[in-house]
Amino acid sequence: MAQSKEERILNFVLQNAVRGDPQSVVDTIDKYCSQKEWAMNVGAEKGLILDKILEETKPSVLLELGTYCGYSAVRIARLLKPSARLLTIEFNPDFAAIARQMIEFAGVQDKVKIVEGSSETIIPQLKKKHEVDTLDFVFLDHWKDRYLPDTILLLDQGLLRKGSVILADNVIFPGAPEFIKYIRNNNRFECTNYPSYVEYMKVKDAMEKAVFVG
Ligand SMILES: CCCNc1ncnc2c1ncn2[C@@H]1O[C@H](/C=C/CNC(=O)c2cc(-c3ccc(F)cc3)cc(O)c2O)[C@H](C)[C@H]1O
Ligand SMILES: [Mg+2]
Repeated sequence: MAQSKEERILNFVLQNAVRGDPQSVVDTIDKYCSQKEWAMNVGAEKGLILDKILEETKPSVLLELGTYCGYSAVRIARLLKPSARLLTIEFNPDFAAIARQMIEFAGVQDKVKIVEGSSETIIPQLKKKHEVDTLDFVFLDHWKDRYLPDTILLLDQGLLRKGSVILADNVIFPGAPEFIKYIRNNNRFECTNYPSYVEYMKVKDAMEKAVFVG
């Protein structure tokens, strides 16, 4: 059967990156996706903004919505302290399988748990089934029209505490207008915009950081 783009990205990593070296996995995906086939990884430019915010926040319990090939899961996990844990939710089983192999090759499987399913199903299970109390950091990178409903669900589930950081990719392109309108007008969040560019392209994009004030 013909290989998918995601399988080609994984195979390029397995053949060209260094096993157990998450930085080499990140760099190898960026090399493939900038030179051969574009893919919707957060990428190196926005990745540096993500890195900086992670280093400022020093989170212990993290959630990512939209694992895809696992690029940002590996990028995030490479900066986490040994005791920190990243839960990443992906509802497409083929992408979850690719990401699992990507994460294991990078050697960060002890810090990352891929939960296969839809965010609206898994988020209500985080406390009881995944032993989460509250989340220190949330990375939104799934379908853009789901950023707002899932943020409201996180609030309803009592998963945010004073200081919880939500970081959203793509608030310019493809854009998440309903999420931005809500979060910037909600006085329980302090928002910061980080202008950048769409991964591997010269198109303007941005990330939005929203800190929950409790
Ligand atoms: C309804 C269930 C919701 N719950 C869900 N629960 C679990 N998993 C979910 C849920 N909803 C979606 N997912 C998964 O997340 C992933 C989806 C990611 C989506 N990302 C984009 O669309 C994008 C586009 C561009 C872009 C830029 C320039 C262009 F020209 C074109 C495109 C750039 C970017 O950085 C982008 O992140 C994955 C493919 C999909 O299976
Ligand atoms: Mg994105």
